[in-house]
This record gives sequence, C-alpha cells and structure tokens, in this order.
Amino acid sequence: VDLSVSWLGVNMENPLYNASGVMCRSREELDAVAASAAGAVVTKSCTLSPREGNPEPRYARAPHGSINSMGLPNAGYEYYLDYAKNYDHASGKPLFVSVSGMTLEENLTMLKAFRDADLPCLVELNLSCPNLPGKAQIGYDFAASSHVLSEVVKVYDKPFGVKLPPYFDPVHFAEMASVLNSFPSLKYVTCINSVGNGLVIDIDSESVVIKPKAGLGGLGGDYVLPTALANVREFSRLLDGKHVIGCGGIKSGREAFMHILAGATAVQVGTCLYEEGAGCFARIRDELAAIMEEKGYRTLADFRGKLLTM
Ligand SMILES: O=C(O)c1[nH]c(=O)[nH]c(=O)c1Cl
Repeated sequence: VDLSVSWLGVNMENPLYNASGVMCRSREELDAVAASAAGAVVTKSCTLSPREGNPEPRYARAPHGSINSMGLPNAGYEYYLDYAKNYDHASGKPLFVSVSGMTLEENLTMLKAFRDADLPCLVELNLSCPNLPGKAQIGYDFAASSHVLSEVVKVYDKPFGVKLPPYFDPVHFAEMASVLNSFPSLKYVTCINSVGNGLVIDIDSESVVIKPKAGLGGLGGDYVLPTALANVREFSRLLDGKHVIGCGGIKSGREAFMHILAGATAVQVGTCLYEEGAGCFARIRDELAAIMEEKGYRTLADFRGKLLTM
C-alpha cells in the first residue's frame, strides 16, 4: 500500500505529522519529529517575542484524553524562522510554521518576515488558541476572522493555511466556510484545535488538574474525535478547492482512517504523541497500512472523502 500524499507542492511519504504545540517548541523536539516516521513537521505556534506561557501545571492527562492551558509558551518567531532557514528541506519532509500573534500587527510583522525569507515552508495561521486569559478565539468571530485574513493576504502572498477551532453548529460551519472561500491563497484548514475551556475534575483531590483559568483548558484525545471528524467532513464539503488537515483524537490507524474517510488530506497527532512519544508515527502508519490492506485500498485517494451516509 502507498501512504504518500502530494499537496500544495509538498510530498509526504506518510500522511501523519505532529499537531502544533506537541513536541515542537525547541529545535531538539522538532528534530525528533523530523527524525521519526512522521511525514512532516509543524512548529509550536509563535509570537513576536518569546513567551513563558501560563503557570504550571498547565497540561494534564485525563481518563479519555488531555487538557491543556499552556498559554502559548514559545521561543519567539525569530527562533522558528532560524530553524526554518536551517531546516533540511531536501529531507522530503515539509516544514510547517504555526503563527499565532497576540495582535493582528504581530501576525503581519511575523508573516512579512517569513515572506521575505522566501523559504519552502508553509504557514499555518492559528486562529484558535483557547488559552489566553481575556482573549477570545478569532475563529469564533466571523467578522474578525474575515478582517484578519483580508489584512494577512495583503502582506502574505504565498499559499497558507489556518488552524480552526471546533464548530458545533451547521450555521457556523457555513458562515466560516463562506469567509474562508473568499481567500483563494488560503489553501488549507487544519481542523480542529483543542475543544476549548473544558474542565477536568479529580474527585480524590476534589480539585481541578491544571492551574491556569481555574482549571479551564483545551481538550484533546478521545474526547474530541467525533467533533474533529464532523469538522473535517463539513469543511471538506463546504470549502472550494482547499485541503482539510485532520487533527483530533488520532491514536491508531483506525482514527487516521476515519479522518481520511471524512476528507482529510493528511492528519496530525497531538495528545497521543505527547503521551507515547515519536514512536507513535510508525505505529499508527503501520496500523493504517494494515487496515488499507485488509480493505483492498492501495492508496489514500482510494478512500479519501468517501464516507458513506445512510
Ligand atoms: O495554550 C496553548 O499554547 C495552546 N493550546 C491549544 O490547545 N491550542 C493552541 O492553539 C494553543 Cl496556542
């Protein structure tokens, strides 16, 4: 079976890579993902200046996934620009850079720098960080999203993508798709970011499990799989000529198969990567290959987007 996927001018031998935020803040972590069976690498969302992030504990494993309120800890955009300049693009593993400025001006400054560096990496503009106290997610404000993207495409003329929050209403899917469809150079969306502001409670300690925001944090893992699949399928259906990257609840070949069946071009692994380590890419790849073998599919295109309805 052939697990490769070619899209946006990049070729991936394996459709699996890390979700932004997991194993991608330092060059050592990024190199570990690049050295693994992952088919691509994406950096931790960056801001203009380095950030410490929220007070710890800010990540916790939960019975069916994870909760995090990291608060955008990162080394600052110049660190990731430097990593991208030195990245071995000939390695065949595309590098994606996640950008998540604290303000529109920050985003424009960073995007101009990446534009001017003229690197083969692709930008994933994060519209969905749920963990900055007092800051609403851009992705939940359709007018703000449209304004940000209008300003972005004025300075950043290369293909790019956006990381979207989960939506939970057909009207919202349609509204956001309408906004996104008005930007031809926006070539992909990554669905989904964590399900924002959940609350995990430990009944033994009768306490929350993370410190920031009185315990509120973004959910990942099994908790979010059905929501992730719905967002992948809806945006695959509603977006014109754009790719959808699936993220959310992938921990085996089974969920990877589901995401691709729902329409995903490629898939990102977050919670499972955090808990298992970079070995998960080879394991999930092999599990996906076995499922394809069993079903008689030779390539991802044989079943991509072919989810049956009743
Ligand atoms: O708290 C974070 O750093 C964070 N955590 C998430 O779950 N999604 C994001 O986009 C970000 Cl930026």
